[in-house]
Amino acid sequence: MGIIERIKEIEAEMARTQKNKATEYHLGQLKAKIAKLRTQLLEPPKGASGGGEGFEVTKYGHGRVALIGFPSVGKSTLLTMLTGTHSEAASYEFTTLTCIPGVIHYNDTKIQLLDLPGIIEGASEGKGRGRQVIAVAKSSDLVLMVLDASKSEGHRQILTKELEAVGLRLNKKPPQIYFKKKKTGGISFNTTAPLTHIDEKLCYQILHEYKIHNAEILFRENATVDDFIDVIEGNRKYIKCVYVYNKIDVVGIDDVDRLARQPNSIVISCNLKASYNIITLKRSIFRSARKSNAENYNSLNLDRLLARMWDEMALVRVYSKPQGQQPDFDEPFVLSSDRGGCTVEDFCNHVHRTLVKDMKYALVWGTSARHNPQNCGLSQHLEDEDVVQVVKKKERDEGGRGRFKSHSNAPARIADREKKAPLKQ
Ligand SMILES: Nc1nc2c(ncn2[C@@H]2O[C@H](COP(=O)(O)OP(=O)(O)OP(=O)(O)O)[C@@H](O)[C@H]2O)c(=O)[nH]1
Ligand SMILES: [K+]
Ligand SMILES: [Mg+2]
Repeated sequence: MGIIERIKEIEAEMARTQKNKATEYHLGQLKAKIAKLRTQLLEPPKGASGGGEGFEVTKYGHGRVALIGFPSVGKSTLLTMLTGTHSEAASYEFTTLTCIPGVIHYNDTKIQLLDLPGIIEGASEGKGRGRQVIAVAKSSDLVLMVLDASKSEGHRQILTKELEAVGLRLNKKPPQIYFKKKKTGGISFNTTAPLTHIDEKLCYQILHEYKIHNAEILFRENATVDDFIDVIEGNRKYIKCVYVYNKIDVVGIDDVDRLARQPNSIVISCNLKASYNIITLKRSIFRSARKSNAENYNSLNLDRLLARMWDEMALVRVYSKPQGQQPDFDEPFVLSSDRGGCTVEDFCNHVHRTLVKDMKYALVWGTSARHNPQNCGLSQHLEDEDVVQVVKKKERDEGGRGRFKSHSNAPARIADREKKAPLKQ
């Protein structure tokens, strides 16, 4: 029997089994069995080199965003609109057969957007190009799950399940469980939070399934069986996802309103050929009613989609101020707390590999500073639009000059932000 059939069989057994106190141990064990089989499924077949061509696209810019969705929901149309890179769009399914990269220029940063072939139910088991598409999603900092507002709402769950089946976890935090395999000593089990979904015995049973007999476990939150299995498997990828409902030009106002209120969701239309009245009505619901970028794109709400994407990526722009000079506000150093981190040390490493060694201290202007400028060490945490001057050993700083001249609008944004949230002294 193949791995997929075995998974299906266990799933069927789980569906047959009533959920109660008496069966919870058995169900937990079955969950662990499925998780193990899914991991096996992800391993490339022995002897084969890779198992099918992947989409090799070089990372570019300050972050990567993948467009994932069923066929013909408008992924390629969206890529073309947001990046200017043409990706073939047509009314038939599977128009796109490979990965097409484009670049979004936003807030002085560059974000790589990837158009991908449509995926269908069963993608995680290798249907269509599902596995390759999901592999690209895994390599991204953010997934935009594109959905057709006029189609079944079940599509969102189906796709989420497909992504979860291969170890992606959307909009979730890693479980607060400490787990360490040991060579000897048996199992040490501790909790700092009351557990209502799992108990010690069930943990032992799951560990037994994995043939783990020596380990240290500490539950720091009321985690579930699935959380525990995720921690044991250890190969999960926690990734943010925004659900993008496209084609709202073809659905009624009530549907638009309801979809817009779903968690982590945004509604858009790449196509404004619908009647003017509907569009003005719909615009009045959303703030993009004003003449905005969306108008230039001849589409609805794309400016808010971009702003949302930017927020989710949580990029931190840091402007470097050379001694005795103005900062260059057109060329931020872009840090990310997901990748690397956002401290003065991370900033230094971005600028030059020897800078950490040469630094005496740093002067920091911005929201992360208690006063402007603040004298900081390497561990100082930086925030978006901070200005940093690294004072090297054998160099004198020039003291607190607060304002910067520039042609860029970053200083205005910084001043604006200070007005809204005055800096603490
Ligand atoms: N009404 C309407 N049609 C749209 C919208 N966006 C895209 N379309 C149309 O939907 C069809 C499919 O668009 P594509 O961009 O090819 O969709 P896709 O998701 O890339 O499709 P595959 O590559 O086949 O997976 C095209 O005919 C588009 O013109 C929209 O906002 N509203
Ligand atoms: K299509
Ligand atoms: Mg396409």
